[in-house]
Amino acid sequence: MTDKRKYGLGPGPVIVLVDPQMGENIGAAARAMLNFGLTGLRLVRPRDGWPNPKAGAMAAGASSVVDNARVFDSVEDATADCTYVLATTARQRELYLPVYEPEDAMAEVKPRIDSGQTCAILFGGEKSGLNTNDISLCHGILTVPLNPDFSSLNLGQAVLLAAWEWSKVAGKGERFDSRMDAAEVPTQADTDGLINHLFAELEPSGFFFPPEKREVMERNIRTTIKRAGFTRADTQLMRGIVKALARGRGMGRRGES
Ligand SMILES: C[S@@+](CC[C@H](N)C(=O)[O-])C[C@H]1O[C@@H](n2cnc3c(N)ncnc32)[C@H](O)[C@@H]1O
Repeated sequence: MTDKRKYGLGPGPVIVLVDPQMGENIGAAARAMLNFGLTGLRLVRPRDGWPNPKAGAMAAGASSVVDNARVFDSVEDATADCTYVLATTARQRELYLPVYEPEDAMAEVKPRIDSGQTCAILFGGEKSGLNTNDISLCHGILTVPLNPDFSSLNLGQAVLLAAWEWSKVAGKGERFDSRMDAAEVPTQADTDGLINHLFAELEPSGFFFPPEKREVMERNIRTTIKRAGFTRADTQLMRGIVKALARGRGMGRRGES
């Protein structure tokens, strides 16, 4: 273990800020990240556009993190290459996803990073935080337990706490887990490909009924699949199953070229 590793200066989770509003908070998040050796910053729909000079000013010596930030139009795009994504929120949500305190969350992230996977931690914007649909794209929820009567952290401070927690496990040596071989674990793009394929075939079958329940039904399907722990091969198998079922009974693979 090198000193750099001890302070988190190895690979670490990417930080994704979704709908951030104030450049100052983006800069504060970047500064907190670099303090603990995190450098991968992704922004989804920053309100005031990008680049934002207020972010660079607030980041002080961490302007490299700001300068290298990547901007995306959606959470799906920002996390497509990730195999494991945690959503941060102070509020309880109606979703069946595991909820972790920061230390336990980082214990989940660490072996995945050590096996070469790309992991992300999502933070919501100042006004309304992450929406439930965005959280349903994730594998789990990270909540910092605070005063229940005043539990919402400032965005930059929330990033600081997560980065600090990461730095504590980053220095603990590598933790490999054979179930988490990077080549076997599906990326969000693999899993979302399966989910969207399923939705596309369920639609004409009339499954989404009544129509007003569709959003909740989609969220439940998404979180069920995220929780299942599929390998990449499993997602391909499931897509084959969906395709075969959609083709119809008794058709088998006949007629396929
Ligand atoms: C200012 S807060 C958003 C507050 C927003 N009004 C809400 O109700 O969610 C900005 C972000 O910081 C993170 N955050 C704030 N407090 C948190 C907590 N106690 N645990 C985990 N994340 C938190 C979340 O990502 C949140 O979306």
